[in-house]
Amino acid sequence: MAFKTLDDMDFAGKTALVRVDINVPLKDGRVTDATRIERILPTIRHITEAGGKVVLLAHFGRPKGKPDPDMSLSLVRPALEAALGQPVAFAENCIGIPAKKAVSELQDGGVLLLENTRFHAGEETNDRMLVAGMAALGDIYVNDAFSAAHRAHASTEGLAQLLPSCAGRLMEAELKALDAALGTPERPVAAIVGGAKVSTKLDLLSNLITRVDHLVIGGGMANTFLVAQGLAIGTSLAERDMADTARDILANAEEAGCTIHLPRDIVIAREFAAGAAHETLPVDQCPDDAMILDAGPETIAAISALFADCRTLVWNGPLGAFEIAPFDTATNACAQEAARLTAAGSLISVAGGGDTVSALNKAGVADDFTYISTAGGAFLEWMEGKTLPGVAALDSEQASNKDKEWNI
Ligand SMILES: Nc1ncnc2c1ncn2[C@@H]1O[C@H](COP(=O)(O)OP(=O)(O)O)[C@@H](O)[C@H]1O
Ligand SMILES: O=C(OP(=O)(O)O)[C@H](O)COP(=O)(O)O
Repeated sequence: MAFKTLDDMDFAGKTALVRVDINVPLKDGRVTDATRIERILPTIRHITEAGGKVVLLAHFGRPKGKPDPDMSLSLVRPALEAALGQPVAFAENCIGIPAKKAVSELQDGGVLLLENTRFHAGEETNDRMLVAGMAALGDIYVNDAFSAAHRAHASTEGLAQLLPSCAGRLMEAELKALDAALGTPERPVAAIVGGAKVSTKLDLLSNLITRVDHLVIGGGMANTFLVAQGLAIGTSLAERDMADTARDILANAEEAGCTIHLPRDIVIAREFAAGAAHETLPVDQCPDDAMILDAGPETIAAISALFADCRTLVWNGPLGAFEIAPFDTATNACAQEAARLTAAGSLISVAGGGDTVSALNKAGVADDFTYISTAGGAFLEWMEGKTLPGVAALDSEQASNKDKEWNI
């Protein structure tokens, strides 16, 4: 697939609508990991230095099509200004009069952040009127949100159908680095999929088992598989209505040549809070009033032994609720072991995802992995061999058909 890059565009005096992913972890109103912000700076700077205006489009969290002050991008603006070293204007809507006014006030070289695109239901349905409303704000569309490219949304896919489009620097870098490390992965390949986005990532495991030799299921994702096996998980995070899908994955894995690894022991607590009393138990002994918040030492040892037998590791999703110690123990221990084997030259390690990168930074090992992607779900879908709609829409060959397809 061929797409244009920033080098193919003339930004002088133009307004660029730049789709970024600044869906960053936040605690007490502050950004706790700015990796996704830092990685979009080259694109923003290229456009401003070329005399263009930058209008940033992004989602934040999953607000379900309605405004929600807890998911306002105004919360991310201070961290963006600090990283960029220049003021960033803000408009309280990504379309309509507030957005138009803010764009009209923007100077060449200026940067404007528009409010969360997901405050409109039409973002996730790729609604053409929403796309048209956003397209009216700029001259060129730049997609620098590889980590949201698995979503065929108005701001990730629709806009590329309507405006002259190109990939940003981060989009280019992600595709190049993932292809170099994982295009033809050295085997055996192990994948770790953990974290909390169970329903949106569970389906993709059906395909992933055909691509990897070992699949370690951890974090909140593992709980749904424990339910599928008939185990009690107390008050743990899980999506019980997806137990059938989990059962299918377990049943199909062997035929697909993939060994599935589930937790052997668990760390449980009655509340998710600093200093909460916690206990390590065998996986089949979770009390009814407790929740599983991490994997135990036996599981850590099994995962470490697996790393030693593999040549490639891909990892998305923490193994526990890493934000609060000691529930970061399994994530930290496995991250440190992967980093050690990478330094020793026996493992190619690629990890990604907003929270996963934050967890690896917290463990102090992000620089020791072969490659750290800003993407989680998108990189797993890329790994499955799927075409990502946000990337496909940038395809130069499609560009000639834009006028035929759109008639607004
Ligand atoms: N056992 C668990 N119970 C509840 N939450 C968990 C558990 N394990 C991991 N998590 C949570 O998963 C979240 C990260 O998941 P996710 O968003 O899927 O990762 P990423 O952003 O890296 O793709 C973290 O907030 C972490 O606390
Ligand atoms: O954080 C993201 O993905 P990730 O959790 O897979 O890293 C992206 O911003 C996509 O968000 P979404 O999964 O709500 O579409």
